[in-house]
Amino acid sequence: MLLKTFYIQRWLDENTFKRLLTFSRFISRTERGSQFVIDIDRARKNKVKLDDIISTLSDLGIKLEENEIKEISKYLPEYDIEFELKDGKLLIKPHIFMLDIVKDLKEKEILKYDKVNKVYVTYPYYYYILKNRLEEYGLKIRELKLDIKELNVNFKGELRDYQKEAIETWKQKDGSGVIALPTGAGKTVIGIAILAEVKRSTLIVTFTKDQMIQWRDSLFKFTDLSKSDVGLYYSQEKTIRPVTITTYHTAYRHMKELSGKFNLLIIDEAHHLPAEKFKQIALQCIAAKRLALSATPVREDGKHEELFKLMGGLIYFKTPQELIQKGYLAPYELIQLRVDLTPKEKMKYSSLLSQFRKLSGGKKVSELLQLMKEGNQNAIEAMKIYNEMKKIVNLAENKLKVLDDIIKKENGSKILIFTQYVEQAEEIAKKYNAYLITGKTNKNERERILKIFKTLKSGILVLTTVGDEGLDIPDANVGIIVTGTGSRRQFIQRLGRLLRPSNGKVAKLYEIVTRGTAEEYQASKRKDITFGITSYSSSEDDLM
Ligand SMILES: Nc1ncnc2c1ncn2[C@@H]1O[C@H](COP(=O)(O)OP(=O)(O)OP(=O)(O)O)[C@@H](O)[C@H]1O
Repeated sequence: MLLKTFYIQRWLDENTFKRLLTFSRFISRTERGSQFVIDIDRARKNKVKLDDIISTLSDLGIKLEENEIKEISKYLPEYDIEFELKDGKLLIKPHIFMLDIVKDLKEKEILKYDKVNKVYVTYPYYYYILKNRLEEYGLKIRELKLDIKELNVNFKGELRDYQKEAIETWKQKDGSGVIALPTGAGKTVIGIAILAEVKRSTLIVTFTKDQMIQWRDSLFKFTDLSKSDVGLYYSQEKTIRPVTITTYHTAYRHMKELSGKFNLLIIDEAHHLPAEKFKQIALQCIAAKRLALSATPVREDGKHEELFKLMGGLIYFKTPQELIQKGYLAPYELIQLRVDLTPKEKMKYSSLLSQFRKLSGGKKVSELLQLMKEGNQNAIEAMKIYNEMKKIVNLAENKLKVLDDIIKKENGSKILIFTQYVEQAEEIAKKYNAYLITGKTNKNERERILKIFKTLKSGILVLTTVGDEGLDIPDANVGIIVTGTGSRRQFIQRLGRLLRPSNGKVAKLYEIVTRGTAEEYQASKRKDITFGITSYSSSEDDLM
């Protein structure tokens, strides 16, 4: 396509002549000088950009009018690549052939080509990776216009040595990474100190509403952030501010809204992130800087590898023992007590076990769960029996007798009792006139009970699994696990509840296990519990 004709009076050296021919055609010599016409197809073929044409002609004393520039720019874009953020997706509009540059990403299906709109589509997570790669090829990029604010914020606390170390490591890793520290070690404080370093819009993702509130309170305690800089974004309110605190459940449903607004992404309780739906939070967030915090990043299902990929790899961890030695966590004692099933329970358990073995045909529980989903009748029956067996083990009569002995022995302590069964929790709370928080306890009642229990010198609080994460009762010093699942992560979180340091405290965690059943096997494997990222992985399969 031919556009504007222009004339050049002066003599042209060979290089200038060649440069002109990259985007125009020489027509002839006339009394007005050498006649050329801009040829768009030729310019495109030679990857000549609008800027090149403007600068070459102006060097030769020819100034293009506004309307002429507009006309050319319609066919010859100013940029090689244009980025756009749309509905939580990153669109890449190429004006040059870019497949060779992104071939590997296309083969890994990270990039998909939308033939209709002639754009590549991927997650915002890849924006900076793509932008840097394309710029290395000297391409002119139209960058995203992100709504990211500067933050006027300073950290007001005193960091502990390991916290400083963790932050330094994160900075050396170019602002990404997973930091694993035991519960109570001050991960929230690390996150806040990093936020105060980055001083840019930050999205903080927590797992429960309580944790959201704890983060907000800690932000005001450890920084000079103004109240108007912090917003909560969850079921009851959707306030987006330069520092926005949200929950996994709300964030993944609203990433279209949150995607392009933050430069720092902090994921708390990060072991939840690899879940299929939650990982969309990390993938759809444009944030260049990422921090993941967890006491137990290693997941039984091995999905922690996903977490490390999305958030920059495990960069720092300390075990409780290391922090106890430094006096930052309370020393603790693990006590496992074994009880027998009563003869009646034993009879029931072994008859169920032989039925289970017949029906399962030696298959592992994980295989049976899969078969059950496919409607396999034997698997369905086997799993029904399996759950009955678990209940016998967990609700063993003798467990309550041993629980009674422990409570008598620990009288005067502040005791947390964990069980995963609501009815068992209610029975225990009634018997000892103890406080009770279960999944059925509403938010106000839960906050009221926690507030009272925190002020007590001694007492008993019974919790079901709802009490596992983000519970802050610094002076609790005894934990009793009456029944728990085999998940190592849950066990560590429960232990962590007790490890908040307070003067002269030695925390004790009792675990009551039923002898001769898989629960005992699970617990024995936990004997060497370390918070290090060991390969230990319990699974339901061990129960058989
Ligand atoms: N550097 C510090 N200065 C003052 N207090 C601190 C510091 N680090 C931690 N703490 C205190 O220790 C307690 C636990 O800290 P924090 O809640 O950050 O731990 P955590 O690792 O986030 O716990 P969880 O695993 O439950 O999220 C809090 O009361 C916190 O204020």
